[in-house]
Amino acid sequence: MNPATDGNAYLDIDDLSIVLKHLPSQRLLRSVGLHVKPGEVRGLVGESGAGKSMIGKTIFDILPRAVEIVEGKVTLGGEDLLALPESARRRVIARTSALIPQDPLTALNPVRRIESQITDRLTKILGFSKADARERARTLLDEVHIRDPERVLKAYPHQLSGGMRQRVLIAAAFAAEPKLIVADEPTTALDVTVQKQILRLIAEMQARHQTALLFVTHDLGVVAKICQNVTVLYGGMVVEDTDVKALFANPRHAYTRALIAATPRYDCPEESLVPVPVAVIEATRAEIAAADTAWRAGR
Ligand SMILES: Nc1ncnc2c1ncn2[C@@H]1O[C@H](COP(=O)(O)OP(=O)(O)OP(=O)(O)O)[C@@H](O)[C@H]1O
Repeated sequence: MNPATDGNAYLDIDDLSIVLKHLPSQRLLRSVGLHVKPGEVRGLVGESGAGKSMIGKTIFDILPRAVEIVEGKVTLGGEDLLALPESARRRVIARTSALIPQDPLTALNPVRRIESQITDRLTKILGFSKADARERARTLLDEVHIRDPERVLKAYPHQLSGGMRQRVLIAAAFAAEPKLIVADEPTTALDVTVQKQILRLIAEMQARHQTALLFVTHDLGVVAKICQNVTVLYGGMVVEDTDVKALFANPRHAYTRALIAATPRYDCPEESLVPVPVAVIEATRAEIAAADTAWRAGR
């Protein structure tokens, strides 16, 4: 299943295939199509190894050296990223896109104060003066409900809790008014109670700024809470691309149906969970093998 290019999307990924350089017949992403419109929240769901991070790394041009893009197109706001020279590509990405990472501690520089970690993007990318950047950073910390912004701006990352650090990173991500934000499992490293607050905060910030948001997660419960549309990946292949209501009411692919049955429901915690059946995995793998055979034959 490979959704067609959407003329209204801000991020357009079409037919993206990535292979291991030393094993070019081995695809890690298989003709992936993914589109996110301005103001849209799209979930990107898949279990570990499905290729979610590979898609994020493609968008930010930080793919590992061991892999290469052999096919496809990635367009950000109409700019064909893969056709641009590296420096121009990096500029487009920096001006238009931001990442909310999984682990707030490793994402922040431990020896720099919070202030410069937020204002850097504003002075370097948007040409803000230091004073204007500081004022904007303060406003952003208000927006992410940090009560004592002056203290936090002066603090080093280790002086803040995990939840506070993630609030700072959310503020930093929205600082330069990006058109696209990729949130890469942004609540995984946090306590359960903090997870809910951070999820609510990301949804609130996205609605206020009307950013296109690609929310990467393995948790369908999170998708149900904050996404409008969803792309389900298995083995580097898109198996489902639909709106969230249809995902739960009428999942198309057997793997998606199995994934839904395997997801705990907060409204019926007593319901027993059904692991994804082996037959579904085998059928999906056969589908992937057939797609790979057709792809190789077409090259
Ligand atoms: N640096 C790398 N070199 C070679 N292969 C890699 C590298 N990083 C990831 N892969 C492979 O690419 C595939 C997709 O991995 P990816 O990290 O994108 O999955 P994921 O869905 O993000 O998983 P997770 O939820 O565990 O982060 C996997 O088969 C993985 O083994």
